[in-house]
Amino acid sequence: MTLVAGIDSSTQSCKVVIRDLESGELVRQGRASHPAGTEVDPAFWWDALLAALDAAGGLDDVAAIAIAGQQHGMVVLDEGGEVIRPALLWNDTRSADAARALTEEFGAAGMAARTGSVPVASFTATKLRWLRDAEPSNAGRVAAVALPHDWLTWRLRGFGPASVAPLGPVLEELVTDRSDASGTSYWNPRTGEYDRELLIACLGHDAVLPRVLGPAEPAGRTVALSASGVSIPAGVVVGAGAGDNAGAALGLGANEGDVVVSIGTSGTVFAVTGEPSADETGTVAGFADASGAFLPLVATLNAARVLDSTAALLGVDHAELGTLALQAPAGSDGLVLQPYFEGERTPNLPTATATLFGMTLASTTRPNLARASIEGLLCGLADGLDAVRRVGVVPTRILLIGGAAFNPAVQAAAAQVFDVPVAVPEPGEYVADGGAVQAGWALTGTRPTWTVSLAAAPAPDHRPVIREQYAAHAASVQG
Ligand SMILES: Nc1ncnc2c1ncn2[C@@H]1O[C@H](COP(=O)(O)OP(=O)(O)O)[C@@H](O)[C@H]1O
Ligand SMILES: O=C(CO)[C@@H](O)[C@H](O)COP(=O)(O)O
Repeated sequence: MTLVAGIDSSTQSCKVVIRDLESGELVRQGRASHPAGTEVDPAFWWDALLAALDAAGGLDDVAAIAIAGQQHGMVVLDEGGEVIRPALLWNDTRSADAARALTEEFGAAGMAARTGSVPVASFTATKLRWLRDAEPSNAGRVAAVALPHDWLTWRLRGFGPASVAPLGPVLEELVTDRSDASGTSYWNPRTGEYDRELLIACLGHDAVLPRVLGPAEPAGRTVALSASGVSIPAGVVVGAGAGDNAGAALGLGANEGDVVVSIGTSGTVFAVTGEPSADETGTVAGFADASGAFLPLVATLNAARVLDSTAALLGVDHAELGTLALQAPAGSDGLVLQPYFEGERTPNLPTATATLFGMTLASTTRPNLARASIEGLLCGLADGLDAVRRVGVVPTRILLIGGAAFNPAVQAAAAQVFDVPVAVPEPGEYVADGGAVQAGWALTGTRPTWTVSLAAAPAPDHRPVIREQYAAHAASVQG
């Protein structure tokens, strides 16, 4: 049996799957938590990766591995390969002014043409501009810029500061892939080239950027490492890795007509397409995927954690939140939650806060609040579905994934909010599975095709009232 490993180094945790290359069967898995916060020392991701690999039984019998991870995070390295400051994550909104400034300087149409996307605070370029202006001495020391998955891939191959890494700080050995490069705002998905002028306009000077590998191209191999009591064997083939959403598309084997809706820390709506997109309104990010194609994507900042927060407020767990929500009618008797707890990215309202509308003595019940929290986050994603339609995607099926997708109330409400049939794949770690597919691809040169089973396909039950009342309140807030 040839085993391949895939990683999802996501916002909240690191997940490892180890699969049989031939059949795709899940052989082992492991997980470890990441710290909370929107700026994180990458050392925590490395420690979590080692702990998750250990929990998954290690790599001694594994032939290949690839790391997918949260997109956009700014990892800045000095000449010695040291991380200069904690990474700013995709959900850190302090660079909102920098995003506005960049868009003014280069124009929304110009940015969309050059990078596929109009930048918002999530994108790496805006974080570099913030660094240049807020922490000029740190910016001046930047010798290389990497993304979370690039940095972990580099460390796994034995590179890093001389004090901890056997192969030392060889910055030119940093690699990435098309999908994660496309989330930087200084890489062009049409040409496959970095846009150095944009990088310099953000950081203030040029820097080493990771070499962009193709979907089947290996990054190299592991070297023998021992850290935090965990040993990594030498010689495991390392794939290029990917941004997490592109990883999920690969893990699901998403086909034409499939629109993936992921409800994890972020909410995302995306599809694999043959042509690149360039949405000048900034709603749809024109990303590349991990298979050589493209991945138009809408992301929201407020997704599963809206439910975490509402469950905590109601003093219930996720299962009880779902039970409560299923007791309320579609539309929650007019109670509407606009769930901008962390500001919002789509629509671009980085300083927004959440608002509960439609509170009356009759509507303000625990079941209605539970349901309104689910309906609110789904309405943001339904707006995302409309936006990907506007760039040419024709959805015939929604594949609902992410931590919150397995909640029965979320599934039932999704069938009411979306006007496209919803299918829920078996509970799984599809981002990490995408990493495993990529590992197998890098090992053999052939893309593995594994079967994904469906766990549920809720009967279509479209209730326009849910989005109508949400839209009416959104309009009242946004003018
Ligand atoms: N049954 C459930 N109902 C609602 N939310 C859930 C449920 N199970 C997990 N979650 C939430 O899903 C999130 C984790 O989802 P995941 O897709 O793993 O996120 P990420 O990949 O961003 O770390 C957490 O916020 C968690 O509390
Ligand atoms: O910013 C985006 C996509 O553009 C997010 O999707 C991040 O990639 C974080 O992902 P999760 O931790 O929620 O999986």
